[in-house]
Amino acid sequence: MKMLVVATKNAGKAREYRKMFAPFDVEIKTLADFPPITINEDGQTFAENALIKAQTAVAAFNLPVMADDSGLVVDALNGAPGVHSARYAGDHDDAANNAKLLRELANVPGEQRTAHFHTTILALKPDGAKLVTEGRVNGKILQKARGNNGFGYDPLFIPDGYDCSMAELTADQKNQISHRGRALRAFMDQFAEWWQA
Ligand SMILES: O=c1nc[nH]c2c1ncn2[C@H]1C[C@H](O)[C@@H](COP(=O)(O)OP(=O)(O)OP(=O)(O)O)O1
Ligand SMILES: [Mg+2]
Repeated sequence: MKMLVVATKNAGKAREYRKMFAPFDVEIKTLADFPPITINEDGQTFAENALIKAQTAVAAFNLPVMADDSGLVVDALNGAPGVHSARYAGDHDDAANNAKLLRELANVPGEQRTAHFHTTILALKPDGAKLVTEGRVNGKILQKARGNNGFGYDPLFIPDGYDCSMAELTADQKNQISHRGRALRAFMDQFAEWWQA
C-alpha cells in the first residue's frame, strides 16, 4: 500500500485527512508517528508555508509527504488572520484566537462579516515531484460561537447557504463543503499520476 506522510501537527486536520483518505488505497501517517521535527512556517503565503512544511518533512523522512497550510481570511480585517491564523492571539490556542477574532470584529455589522477559509495542499516526493491544489469555502463570521465539532475557527464560521456554523456540521457534512475537502478532491484527481511519475 502507498504510504503518505501528512506533515501536520494539528489533530483536527489529521482526523479530517484520515477520514477523507479512508476510501483510497493509501496509508496515512502524520508527524505524530515520527520523532519530532521543527518546521519554521515563516512564509508570506499559504503556498510558501505548505512548501516549507513539505520540504522540511521530506528532508527528515525521505518519504512522500503532503502538507496543508490553511487559514481564515476575513474581508473586514484586510485578509487577517490569513497565514497567521494559527498564532493570531499569540500562541496556538483556538479559544484565544476565536476570542480575538470576535474582539476585532466587535463593531462590524453582520453583512460586512464576510470571510473564507483557504487550504493549499502541497505534496512532494523525495525526487522533487510536486502536486499543488487549493480549496476555499465562503461564509460569514458569527457574533458568538456555536457548535462543538471540527476545530479552530469552525464555531464562528457560517458557510454560505447554511444557517448553522461549521462546528454544527458532522465531519462528513463539513468535508463535503470545506476548503480542505475541496482541495483534497482536486488533489485526488491528480494523485495517481503524481504518485507514478
Ligand atoms: O477547517 C478548519 N476549520 C477551522 N479552522 C481552521 C480550519 N483549517 C484551518 N483552520 C485554522 C486553524 C489554524 O488556526 C489555522 C491553520 O494553520 P496551519 O499552520 O495551516 O495549521 P496548524 O499550525 O494548526 O497545523 P500544521 O501547520 O502543523 O499543519 O487555520
Ligand atoms: Mg502551522
